[in-house]
Amino acid sequence: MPATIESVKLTEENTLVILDQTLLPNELVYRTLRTKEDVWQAIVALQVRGAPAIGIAAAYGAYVELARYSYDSISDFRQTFATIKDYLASSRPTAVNLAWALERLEKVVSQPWNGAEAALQAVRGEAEAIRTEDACVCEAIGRHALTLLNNQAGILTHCNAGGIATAKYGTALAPLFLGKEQGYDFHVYADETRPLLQGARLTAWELQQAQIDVTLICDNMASIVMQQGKVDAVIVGCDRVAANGDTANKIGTSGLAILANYYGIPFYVCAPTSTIDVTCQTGADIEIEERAGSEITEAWYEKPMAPAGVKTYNPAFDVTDHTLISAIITEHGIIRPAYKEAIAAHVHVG
Ligand SMILES: CSC[C@H]1O[C@H](OP(=O)(O)O)[C@H](O)[C@@H]1O
Repeated sequence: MPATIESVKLTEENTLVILDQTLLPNELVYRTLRTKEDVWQAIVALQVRGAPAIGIAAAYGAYVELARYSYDSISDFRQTFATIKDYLASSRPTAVNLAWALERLEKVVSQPWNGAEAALQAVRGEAEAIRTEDACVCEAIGRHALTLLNNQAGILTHCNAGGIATAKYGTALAPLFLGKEQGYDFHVYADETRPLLQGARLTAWELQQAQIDVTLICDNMASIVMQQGKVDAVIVGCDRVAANGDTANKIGTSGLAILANYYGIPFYVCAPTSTIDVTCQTGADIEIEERAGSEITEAWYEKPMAPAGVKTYNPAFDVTDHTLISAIITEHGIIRPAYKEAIAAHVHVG
C-alpha cells in the first residue's frame, strides 16, 4: 500500500504535531499542540479532521496534557484524566472515534497502576496503539474494498476519507491507493463537498499526489455524472455507523445514496469497526453536529455571498438509510444486508 502523508504524529520529544488541514492544498503547515485547549480548538476548527484522525489526536492530546503535570497519587491522575476526557469529548459529537479513543484510554487509566508515572506511560502506549492499529485497519479496508471495484471503474466519492483523515491510507480512498499500486486505472469524480470543500481541497489533492485520475465536480453535478454512465460505484467514509447500518457521514452523503439507488449504482461505505457504534440502534440515535452559518456565507469568499442577516442551517453530517447502502467494508471484510444481524456478528469477529 503506498504510504500517504501522516496528519497526526507524536514526536520523540512527546509533542503532538498535526498537519493543519484547513490550509491544504495551498500550504503544508504542521502545528504543535501543547495543551488540551490546543487540541480541542484544532478539532473544532477541522485543522485535524476525519473520524479516525480525530480519535488519534484526542488520544495523543490527552497524553500530552497529562504529561504537563505531577501527581500526588494515582487517584489524582485519574481525576485529571477524567477532566481531560470530558473536555476533549466535547469538541465534536458525531464521529464516534473521538469518544471511542478516549474510552480506550479510560480503560487503561482505571487499571491498578503502581503510581501515576506508570499510568502515564500506559496512556502513551495505548494512544500509540490506536494510531498503529488504525493504519493496519485502513490497509485491510483497502484490500477488501478493492475486490468490489473493477479496473477502469468510474468512482464517485464525497468529502475526504483519505490518508490525512486517518492514521494512514484512508478508508474510502484506501482501495484507490492500493488499486493504483496494483495497476488499476480508476477515474475518480470527487465532490467538492460544500461548505468546507474537503473534496476539492483534500481528496483532489491526495489523489493527484498519488497520480490517480481525479475530476473535481460541484456537489450538484453528482446526478449528471451518474446519469451519463460515468460512475460505476460510489464509495464514501463514515463517522458513525448504527447497529442497523444507518450511517452518518459528511452532509450530502445521503443524497448521493438516493441518487445512486435511482441510477442502479452500488453505494459502498468504508467503515473501520471503531466507527461502528452498536449503542446507536438506528441513525436517529446519532447526534448531528451543527456548525456556524458563516461556513456557508463567508468561507472562501472575499465578501459574504448572502444578504446580511439571512438565516442559515449548517448540519455537518447526514444519515444514509441502511436500505440505500450496498455494502459496508470494514477491516474484517464486507458486510451486506441484513445489516442488524450481520453487524452484530461482524463486530465480534475481531
Ligand atoms: C475516514 S473518516 C472521514 C469522514 O470524516 C469527515 O468529516 P469531517 O471532515 O467533518 O471530519 C467526513 O464525514 C468523512 O467521510
